[in-house]
Amino acid sequence: MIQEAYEKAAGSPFWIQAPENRYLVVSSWDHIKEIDAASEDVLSLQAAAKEILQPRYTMQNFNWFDKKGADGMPLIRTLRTLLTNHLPDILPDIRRSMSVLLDRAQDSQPIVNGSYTSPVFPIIIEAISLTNAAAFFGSEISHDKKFMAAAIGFIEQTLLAAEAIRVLPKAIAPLIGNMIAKNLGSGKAIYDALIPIAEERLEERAQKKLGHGVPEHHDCIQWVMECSPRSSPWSAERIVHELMALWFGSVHITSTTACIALHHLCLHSEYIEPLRNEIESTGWAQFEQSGGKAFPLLDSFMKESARINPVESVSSRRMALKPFELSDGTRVEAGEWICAAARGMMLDARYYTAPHEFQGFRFVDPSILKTQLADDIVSQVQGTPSNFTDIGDWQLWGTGRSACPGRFYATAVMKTLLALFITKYDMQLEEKAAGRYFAWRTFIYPYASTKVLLRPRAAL
Ligand code: HEM
Repeated sequence: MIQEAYEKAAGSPFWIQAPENRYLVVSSWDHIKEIDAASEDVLSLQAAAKEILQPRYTMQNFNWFDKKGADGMPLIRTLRTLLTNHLPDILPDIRRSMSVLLDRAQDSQPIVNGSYTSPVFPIIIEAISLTNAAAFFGSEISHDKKFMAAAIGFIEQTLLAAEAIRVLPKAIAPLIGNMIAKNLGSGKAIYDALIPIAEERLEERAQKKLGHGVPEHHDCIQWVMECSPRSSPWSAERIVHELMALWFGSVHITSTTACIALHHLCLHSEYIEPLRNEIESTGWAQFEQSGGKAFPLLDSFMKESARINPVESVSSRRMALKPFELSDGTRVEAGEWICAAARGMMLDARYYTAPHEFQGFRFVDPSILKTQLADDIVSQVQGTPSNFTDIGDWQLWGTGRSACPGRFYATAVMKTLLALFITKYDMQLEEKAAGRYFAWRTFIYPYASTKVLLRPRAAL
């Protein structure tokens, strides 16, 4: 529906009616820059996120501000700077625990003629969840099976509950919302498990100030606490609420993006050999020291995968807190939404040559390609080289000052997982022609049942 409207609009903004509201969708970089330039008082990402998440009901009565930064921005600094800078330290552990998880999944399956068949999306969700739990909440709790089951369940429960509450008439939303909230067991379980950890960290900080020795922690709970404003330090509740929202917002989108890329690796197996050569000749140590920046061929392959099948068809969502007017005179009123047509732009011949063709090395610097690859693949390259984490040429990560601060972490983690699959297995989709995902609102979700035939390379 959005794609059709995008094509008709031919670069102009257009309206989309959703069940609870209407959205103005822009499809030019000039208009996207105007969205970014608007102040948080006028166009708010946080107010849009609050509407999607309904945190008051889904997150133990979390009263999020409409406006970002009202009580500091410790989370953004934590992700964009501290988590990103720590990637060289944490990537080796991430790789080891993902490798163990893949080996365990393999050991639980019968091998027939050197291969086994397995749904991969649940494995990817487990790998990303484990990784994010260790990075956000600390490695100890990421090994707690009960906690992890609740944390994974929380995402689905929150999605369903928030969807239901969003479409309710405003007058009855609090009543029904509170009834739903009482039954959201997994949210309560993870809140109850995280609060004592956050309280202990606050106590340790107080002890340290008095000169006592305290343990060191390298995780987001610790960094958010340390970055919270001195004038109004965040409480344990505030830290946990923010991290629960982060957990909800980051696990599913990262798992889906990685799963779609894995499907593309199966569908375009001609890329496997050059990718394997790149990973094996570069080596894990160099990749990890680079903080996940190395492996340029894999980086481009992932970018082409997310360009052809982006997890969200719109990006840079903002709710208007005050009326806002674009330079062409199109207006959104307070309470209405504005966003960018991410998918439409990614499949538009104005921005990409042969936009519907999968060209896995489209974004690689030609000098790297020439030294590594055969001529037929080199001839695919067009345009200016770019990276998966770039924000100036596509809308996967949103816009300008609000662009995803977790993108360096997310990219490094997805690369690690995909590189493990590439080096451990030959892969094939069990049913190439079957649907691999479905769309709900503006998102796509991979089918959990899609199976991949995995042939461990050691068994060849
Ligand atoms: C493939 C995975 C991911 C994708 C595609 C993605 C995409 C996005 C997008 C489109 C936005 C909105 C930006 C805007 O509206 O301008 C966003 C915001 C955000 N993302 Fe991500 N994200 C991913 C993974 C992650 C991860 C793993 C983390 C945490 C480590 C994270 C943390 C955040 C936060 C905190 C924001 C809000 C930023 C703000 O309020 O300024 N994301 N992300």
